[in-house]
This record gives sequence, C-alpha cells and structure tokens, in this order.
Amino acid sequence: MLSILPGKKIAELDKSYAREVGISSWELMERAAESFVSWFLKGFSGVQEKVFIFSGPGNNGGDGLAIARLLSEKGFAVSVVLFSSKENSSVDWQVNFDKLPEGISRYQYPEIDFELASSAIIIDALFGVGINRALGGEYLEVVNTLNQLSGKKISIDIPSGLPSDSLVEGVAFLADMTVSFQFPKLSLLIPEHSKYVGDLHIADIGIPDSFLDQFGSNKSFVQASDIQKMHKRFDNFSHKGDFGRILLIGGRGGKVGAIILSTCSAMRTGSGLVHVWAEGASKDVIHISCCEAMVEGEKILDELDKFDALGIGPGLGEVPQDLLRNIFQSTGKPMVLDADALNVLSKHPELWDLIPKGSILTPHLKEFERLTGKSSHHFERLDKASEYAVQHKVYLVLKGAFTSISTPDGKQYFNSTGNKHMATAGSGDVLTGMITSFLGQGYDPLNASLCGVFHHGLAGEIASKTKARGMIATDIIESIPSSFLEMQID
Ligand SMILES: NC(=O)C1=CN([C@@H]2O[C@H](COP(=O)(O)OP(=O)(O)OC[C@H]3O[C@@H](n4cnc5c(N)ncnc54)[C@H](O)[C@@H]3O)[C@@H](O)[C@H]2O)[C@@H](O)CC1
Ligand SMILES: Nc1ncnc2c1ncn2[C@@H]1O[C@H](COP(=O)(O)OP(=O)(O)O)[C@@H](O)[C@H]1O
Ligand SMILES: [K+]
Repeated sequence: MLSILPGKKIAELDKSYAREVGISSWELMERAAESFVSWFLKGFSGVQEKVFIFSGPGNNGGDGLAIARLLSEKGFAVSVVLFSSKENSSVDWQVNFDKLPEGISRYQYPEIDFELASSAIIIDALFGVGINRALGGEYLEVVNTLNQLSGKKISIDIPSGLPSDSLVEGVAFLADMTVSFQFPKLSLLIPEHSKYVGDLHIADIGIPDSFLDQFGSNKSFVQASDIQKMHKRFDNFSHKGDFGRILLIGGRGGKVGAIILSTCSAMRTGSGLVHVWAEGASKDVIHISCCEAMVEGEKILDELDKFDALGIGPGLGEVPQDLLRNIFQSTGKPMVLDADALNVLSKHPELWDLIPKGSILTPHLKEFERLTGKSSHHFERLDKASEYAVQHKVYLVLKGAFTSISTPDGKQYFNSTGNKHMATAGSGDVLTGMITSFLGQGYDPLNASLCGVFHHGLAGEIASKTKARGMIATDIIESIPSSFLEMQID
C-alpha cells in the first residue's frame, strides 16, 4: 500500500528519508528525475524531440532542471524557461542549474517566443506540493498561455496551481499526463481535478512503503502487489462448498438484468454456489441467462443462515423497509448492500443501526448523496464517507474513478484500476456480484471490498483493450478470469 501523505508532510518525509539512508536531498531529487525520465522514454522516444521545461523557484523547478539535463543527454532538444533569479531559488534548484549542459537553450520569462514551444512537449515544473497560494502575476500569465498550446503537456508531481489536499482556486495547468512521485497526492484523485491531471502515473523514487507508514496517514493507494497477498489460496482437494454459498436478492420487475449481471459476475469470481431470489417470470430469465445459478422463491428468506454471504439491491426496485429490516434482524453476518437497498436506507435512517456490522455499502455518487445529503466537493464527500463508515461500523465503497473504500476504523483506501469505459449501465451490478462472491468465499469484508474493486477495475481495463467505448457490463464479467490470470491468482 502506498500511504498518501498530505502535502505539508512531504518536505519532512524527504528530509528524514535522505537522513536515514545517508543521501543528500539533491540525490533524492536526482532519483525523482531519473524515474520521470525512464517513464518518459517509454512513451516519447523517437516521437518528438523538442521539449520545453517551465521551471519554478522551488524543488519542483529543481526537478525540472534535472530532467532537462537527463533528457538532453538522451538526445532531446531541450529548452528551459526560468522565472526567478538563481539566488531566489531553492538550494537543489541551484545545484541543478549549475549542472545544466551548454546545449540547453535558456529563456528568462517573459523573454520567450511561445511560437517556439507550440510544437514541443511542454513539461510543467512550476510548482509542486509547496504551492501555498493561488497562481498570480507571471505564473498565472504563463499557465494561461500554456493551457492554450496544443502540444502534449506533462506535469511533474502535480499540475501547477493545484494544492495537494484541497480544491483548486483559480487557474491551474491543464496536463495531459501527470507523473507524481512515490504516491498520488490526494488532490489528484478527485473528480473536480480530473481535467487538470489527465492520465496519472506514479513514479517510484525508492522510498519503501514501510518508511511512509511511519507518517501515520489514514489514506492509502492500493497496488497490485497488495491485492495479490489478500487472496485466499485454495487446496487441491477443495470442493464447491469451500468457495462459498451466496444469495443475491434483487432483479424485480423490469430490472431482472441487474441481478443477472451480479449472478454471472459472482460465478466468474469463483463462488461455489450462487442462489438468486426471484419472483414470477424472472425465474426463467435468470435460469436461461446463468444456468449455473439456483433460483429461489420467497421462502428462501426464512433460510438466510445457510448462506455465507448476501448481496442485496441490484434491480430490487422499491420495496417496503420491512424486507431489509427482517433480513438485517435474521442474520448478523456482514452483507453487501447496493442500488435499491441503499435507496431504502436513504429513506429510512432508522435502519442504519440495524445493518449488520462489517457490511459493505457500495453507493455511486448519486446514491451516496441520497444517503448523506449534498456535498459541495469530493473532499467533503470523502470525509462524510469516512464518518458514515466509522459511525455505523460498515465499509463504504464510494464508486467512480479511484473508488474509495472507507473502513470502520477510519482508514480510506483508493483503488488504482479501472477506466472511463466502465461508466456503462450495469457495471455496478457486476461489482456487487464480485464483492459478494469474495465475502462468501471467506474473505473478511475489507479484503472482499479491496479485491472486488481492484479486480473489477482490472477486468474493465482488460475488456477495454478490445472493446473501448463499445464496452458493456457483460464484457467486464467475461474479463474477470483474465484479471485473475494477469495477477497469477490460482
Ligand atoms: N519525496 C518527494 O515527493 C520529492 C519531491 N521533490 C519535488 O519537490 C517538490 C516540492 O518542492 P518545494 O517544497 O520546494 O515546493 P515547490 O517547488 O512546489 O514551490 C515552492 C516555492 O514556490 C513558492 N510559491 C508557492 N506558491 C506560490 C505561488 N502561488 N506563486 C509564487 N510562488 C509560490 C514558495 O514560496 C516556494 O519558494 C515536489 O512537488 C517535487 O516535485 C523531489 O525533488 C524529490 C522528492
Ligand atoms: N470513469 C471511471 N473510471 C473508473 N471506473 C469507473 C468509471 N466510471 C464508472 N466506473 C466504475 O463502474 C461502476 C459503475 O457503477 P454504477 O454507477 O453503480 O453502475 P450501474 O448502476 O449502472 O450498475 C463502479 O464500480 C465505478 O467505480
Ligand atoms: K508541477
């Protein structure tokens, strides 16, 4: 897990890490620059030779100068645009300034003809996590000009103008790509900032996770290697009972498709036995669509104890609150609550304290708003999600890009897989099936949520390689097995 530290802690992190391993702050900056350049060479070698780097007065600008030197050594035609004088810049900026090779063109702002930069790759090294006020003066002017240029734009660490832990005020650099060092700053993960961040890449600068842990952050960014360790290993003699028996409840009226998606997805996630509660004609439709599942009638609600996990909500439609109340009261086991189950909870807060502890709620932003009211921005939403999870002792999976998982002990995990093509009808129903499946296989609620969200996103990425914008929820289900193969989960 990569701890996500607040911007203010990063200078302290750098200093104490450099001291611990006996390197200078300049050497750490060099590592950051090397990591950036190795990422850059993978995408831009031979594509475009002209690079303009806009270097601010602090260490972000210093990174920019180090990158200028390294790219120039690789044969790129590099120009740097400087703003402050050498004396007014950070110490490591000055070291890197002295190391700039002769071949690099230097411009002191405003003495630069932007025509020259119009066909170049633009690298934004104006400000990083040290920004302490909105852009103004010549910085505002240059960012406004750069935002008009059509070439590829890349930000180092964070787009200049974005604060690391709060909402942007005024103007910020509009990057196509952002390469953030060691871990994503929280600000890079929120929907309001998506247009500034572009595609996010994390560049490792060699600070181990265990070192970051000392800083006691309650927020983490989940990596594939974390997920690999969470998976249960099954024995060669395992039988279907070991892989869990689950019951899915939903799919009434015209929305039977929703529960079919959850059902097929639970089967593909490895459930041993999947039962579905259904009414009337829906039963046949479910049988035809997912012949591996068992379809049950009303009576099954009296036998909830025989299931390892329940998933309630996809396509459930409006139901009396007593349905949920009875289910909550007849089993103390954690369950997954999605879609219409969440809508019942929104209308009946008196049920909140009856939700079995450790249950997993999976709202999208609209469902979350129904549950907890309007939020003025995503930072506030994240705080509310955490408060809800702590207060009601549940796991709250707030869906979207970088889905967050808030836990009863006040932690928050951010998922790193998925893409925009997953914004298609039914993809949330697929997630419900996956999380319920893991819960039924005996994963604890945290691991079930993290594995479910991660594999759902990875399956979405895999499906999107061939389906792109034409991807539908069924394609995500079909790619679940590939996500296990890619992660070497047996
Ligand atoms: N572990 C890490 O994360 C590492 C971080 N490094 C880099 O160091 C950066 C942080 O460097 P700094 O702390 O020097 O901060 P910045 O480079 O972000 O800028 C701080 C400087 O800008 C001034 N300033 C802030 N806001 C301003 C505004 N709106 N207008 C005009 N001036 C403004 C400040 O007074 C200060 O002089 C990171 O973002 C990253 O790029 C790397 O060099 C090394 C490793
Ligand atoms: N832009 C995106 N990037 C990554 N994942 C996304 C994106 N848009 C949607 N998703 C994922 O797709 C799913 C959509 O869920 P939801 O809105 O409940 O869909 P539905 O109600 O149609 O089933 C969530 O898991 C969400 O995280
Ligand atoms: K920057």
